[in-house]
Amino acid sequence: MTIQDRFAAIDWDRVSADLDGRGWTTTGPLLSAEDREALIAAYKEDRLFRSTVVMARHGFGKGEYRYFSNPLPELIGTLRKALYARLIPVANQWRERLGQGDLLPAEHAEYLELCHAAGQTRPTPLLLRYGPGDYNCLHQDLYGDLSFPLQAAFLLSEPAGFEGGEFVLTEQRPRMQSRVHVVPLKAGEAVIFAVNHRPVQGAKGTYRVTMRHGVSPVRSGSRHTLGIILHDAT
Ligand SMILES: O=C(O)CCC(=O)C(=O)O
Ligand SMILES: [Fe+2]
Repeated sequence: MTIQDRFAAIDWDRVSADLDGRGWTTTGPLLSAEDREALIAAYKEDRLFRSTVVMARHGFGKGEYRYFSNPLPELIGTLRKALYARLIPVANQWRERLGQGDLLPAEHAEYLELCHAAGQTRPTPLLLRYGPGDYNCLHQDLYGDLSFPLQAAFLLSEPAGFEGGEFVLTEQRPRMQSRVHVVPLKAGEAVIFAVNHRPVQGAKGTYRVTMRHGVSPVRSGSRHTLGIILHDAT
């Protein structure tokens, strides 16, 4: 099965319903064992990356991540384009409900042109690597004025290969205490989630919930992930 076949087999109505209802969903395994192993091995290939971030240096957590440079490896480019095409209907509904202005284009290439015109020219897909004691603080991947409302993170490691290291999301609701979601992920599976705000229908109209994501401390083993963010960065 190709990656396109696996994308086509996802129940995208369920994805939309989950995203509307709670701001996140999981896809079922999408990456093969070969894809996962190749991506884990790719972490060491300096020529593939434009920058490396040692999280502890910035107070972002502990562990490391690397942003791919252009041209993106074929699989990463394929995933980014396909995710955009599948998520654009929800993204545009959310933009309308949140009163965020013009609808976004149907094709990722056109959206990237908007990013580039706004000075967001650097690619944002990334690989992350965590060992024992590593974690990723709650954050939002906003890199300029333009941000696509949804993003994805793929678990590259086997869940049996590490303890801790749960993917977590928090929801900050107006005048309420924060609520947390812990997302279970299988090998090669993606979590798709709100980058920043999601619309919620209340008794007096639509309100905005702010979401953040992160990773709880890894207690043992190693954990690798692939992040696919759909806007480029300044
Ligand atoms: O390692 C993770 O699961 C989190 C990745 C992340 O923060 C991202 O892809 O933006
Ligand atoms: Fe992130």
